[in-house]
Amino acid sequence: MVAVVATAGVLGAAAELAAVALLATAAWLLARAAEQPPLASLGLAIVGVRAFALSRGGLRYAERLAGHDAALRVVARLRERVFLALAGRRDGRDGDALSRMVGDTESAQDLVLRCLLPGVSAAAVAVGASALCWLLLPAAGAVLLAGLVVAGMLVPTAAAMVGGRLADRVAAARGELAVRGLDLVDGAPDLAAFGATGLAEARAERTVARLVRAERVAGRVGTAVVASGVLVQGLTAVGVALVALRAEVGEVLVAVLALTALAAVEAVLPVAGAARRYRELRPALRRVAEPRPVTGAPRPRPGRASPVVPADASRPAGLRPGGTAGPGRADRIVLSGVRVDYGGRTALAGVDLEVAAGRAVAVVGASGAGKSTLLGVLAGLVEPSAGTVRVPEARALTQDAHVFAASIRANLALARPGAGDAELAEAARVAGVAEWVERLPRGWDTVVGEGGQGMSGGQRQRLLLARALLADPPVLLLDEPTEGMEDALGTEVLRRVLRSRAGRTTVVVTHRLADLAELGFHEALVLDAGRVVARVDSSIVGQLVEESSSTPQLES
Ligand SMILES: Nc1ncnc2c1ncn2[C@@H]1O[C@H](COP(=O)(O)OP(=O)(O)OP(=O)(O)O)[C@@H](O)[C@H]1O
Repeated sequence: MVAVVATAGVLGAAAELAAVALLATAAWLLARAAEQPPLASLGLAIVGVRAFALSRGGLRYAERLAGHDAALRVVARLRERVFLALAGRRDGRDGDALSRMVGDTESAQDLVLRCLLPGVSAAAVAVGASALCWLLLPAAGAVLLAGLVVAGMLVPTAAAMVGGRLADRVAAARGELAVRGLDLVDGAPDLAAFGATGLAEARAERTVARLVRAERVAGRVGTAVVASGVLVQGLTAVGVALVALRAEVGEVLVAVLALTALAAVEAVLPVAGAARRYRELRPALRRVAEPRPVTGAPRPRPGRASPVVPADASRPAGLRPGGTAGPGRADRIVLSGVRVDYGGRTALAGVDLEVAAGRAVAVVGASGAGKSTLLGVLAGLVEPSAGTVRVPEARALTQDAHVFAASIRANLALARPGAGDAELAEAARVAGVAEWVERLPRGWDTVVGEGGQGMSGGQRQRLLLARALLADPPVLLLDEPTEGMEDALGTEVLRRVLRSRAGRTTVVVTHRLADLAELGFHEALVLDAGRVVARVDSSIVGQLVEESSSTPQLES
């Protein structure tokens, strides 16, 4: 691989040297021809111009082939290394980390093509052209060398320093904007439910403004770098010409020296861009050198915690601190003849149901019985094919919850912006996530979500549960909120949730059949094949579910 990179470097350098030689020879030919010498004395120069012109094109083409071959080989080798390193890890093998690592390895391609090869060509031209000028006139060689140092070292260093800082700012703003965009799209239902869409939009707009400012400044700096390179090129050529004129070397040599200087500096101008690009690539190259996941936040499908809130209020009544929905007919959940068909398959086959306000209801049944569909209907997420649905504050809105790229405090406070620390801590305690938060070095200020602190599926699930609890809606619908938790923890969390919801309606799809009454449920709905086959006191539910699976025709 080193040989391929070296070949590409040599070919690139040869192409640039051919370009400089072409200009020098052409300058000599034109200046000499103006003196009207015998044609035969120009023959060699004419051949030289043709040869350099052809070889420049040929060498450039060969360099492109070899350069891309080298870059692709480097990327392939790196990818293999990164995948092996990731495959060997036990943690953090999530899609985000993997795709970023794949993206990062692409930066090696740019390193070869846009940094390494232009650098090698520029160095070769600097040495060759300075030597040529030195041989023709040492003073001109010195001026050219000075110009080359400025254009090929000082300008690129300044460009990398200033441009790099700006590139960091642009990259940070771009990354933040991507995350904000994702939050706005993926978290749209949560934002709408909690009345926080405006806030999130304003935050995204501020990020856009910051990105625009940073890009504008970066653009100006880029222009200044290009302009200063061209200025140095012109000044070098003029300086070389003046030195040559003063040394009275003759018009032909003055033209050769000046145009050689012009071509030589032009060949080193790309180094400024290469230095800037290198500075931009550095973080990605560092990550590749030490493969480690960026977020380490695996995202198994969490249980859904869906507060039901009215869609027509900017600050839903159900989210107000201390907002209540006392018992009474208007607060009942009433379903009548509700049927849901998915294509030809019936998920709910005519459900009649009335749940008084303030009840804690478990929805149980075998897999595929229609529990999630029933919850979806209550939430307004699933449109029944027949029947009527009425839940308190009937225009309900539910959502799959989203973890925002923000602090844990902000993620929870979204549910109730005015909530104090004690209320946040209480919701987190009930959901079983407080201990984890308090153990984090930055505690409540830890940034989670995209690119933030990694969370296990369980932590994420409990954080979302805490947010739903903090919203304190009149009706809380939970779809297997303790799924995936260890038995003891899941049972304890469910018990605390129901205790904290005392007096408020809570409907929970659960597979934890044991001790439903002890957990705090008032009753259980047993579903089978899309029907409520039994509605029983929670204390005898385990027994009934067993019977219903062996006797599908169990009557309600
Ligand atoms: N989006 C869908 N498209 C087609 N069929 C669906 C869809 N959602 C659910 N079903 C079908 O409807 C029936 C009820 O599904 P549902 O998810 O409500 O059951 P469940 O009791 O919640 O099951 P589980 O306990 O496994 O989550 C199943 O037969 C299921 O295959």
